[in-house]
Amino acid sequence: MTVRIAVAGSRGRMGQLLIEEIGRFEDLSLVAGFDLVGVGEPLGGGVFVSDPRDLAEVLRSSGAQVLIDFTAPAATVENVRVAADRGVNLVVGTTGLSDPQRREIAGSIEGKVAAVISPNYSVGVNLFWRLIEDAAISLEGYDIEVIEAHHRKKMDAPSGTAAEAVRVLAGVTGRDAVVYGREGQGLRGDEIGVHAVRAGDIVGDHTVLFAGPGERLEIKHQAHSRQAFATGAVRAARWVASATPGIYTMAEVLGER
Ligand SMILES: NC(=O)C1=CN([C@@H]2O[C@H](COP(=O)(O)OP(=O)(O)OC[C@H]3O[C@@H](n4cnc5c(N)ncnc54)[C@H](OP(=O)(O)O)[C@@H]3O)[C@@H](O)[C@H]2O)C=CC1
Ligand SMILES: O=C(O)C1=N[C@H](C(=O)O)C[C@H](O)C1
Repeated sequence: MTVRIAVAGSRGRMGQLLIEEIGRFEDLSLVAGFDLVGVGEPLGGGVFVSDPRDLAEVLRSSGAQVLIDFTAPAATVENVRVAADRGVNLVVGTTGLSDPQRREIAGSIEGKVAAVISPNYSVGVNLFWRLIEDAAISLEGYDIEVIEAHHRKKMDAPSGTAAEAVRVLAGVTGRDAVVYGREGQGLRGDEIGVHAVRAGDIVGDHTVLFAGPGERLEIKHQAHSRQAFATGAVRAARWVASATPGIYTMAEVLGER
């Protein structure tokens, strides 16, 4: 059976790749695309960019089963609400969501639809989060710094992937202090340091550095292209189409949890 997929942010860096990726599979079909730019323009296969204000109506008329959303935080909150009310399952890739926005999204989804929500859909980063958890357990007491680098057009900092790394590291070390960048006088404390670089067209680099007496270990992931994210998100869309209501991680899609 074909899974009918709609994409929000269809004209964006990720949206365009997601549409290409959907087109590679006979069991998937793009049935709608939404963006603020290029409304009315063709997306291929007889599908045209729709205005997000028409989301409810177009989701209904297109028979979409899954909405993949890679847009911006406020847009995602609204898109999730509308899709969940119509029984459309979700794959959410947008990062930079505030805690209240996360709670609102969870409230919209609860008991209605299945949603995969992940700040990073690459297989490598999902392993990276597990590796840093193991390292933090083994290297007890070591200083920890999280360093990420992205392209100059990225809106949020630190990245969603780095924020998830901090959550994982804080969970295993019990360290709740986080210092973003450093400036001026003062010794390092027991915090997790976080540093965000924004430059050129860097796709996405993440490093966690553990340093102790006489040694350091760095665990690093580098995305060479956005294809790794698009492949993972489309895999999640196929998976979530038949999932029972609830919020899932990419690790669950990959069968790791
Ligand atoms: N989870 C993951 O694996 C990954 C997550 N991301 C995240 O995905 C998000 C998008 O990234 P990227 O594609 O690079 O960004 P882009 O800015 O290239 O694309 C986002 C697109 O969404 C459009 N948009 C804004 N509001 C709406 C709306 N209400 N409905 C439909 N479309 C809308 C934007 O229009 P306009 O430009 O006019 O605002 C833009 O065309 C970011 O939060 C990024 O951090 C990115 C890569 C991987
Ligand atoms: O905006 C991006 O480009 C990316 N965003 C995600 C994040 O914030 O972690 C994932 C990836 O690093 C690319």
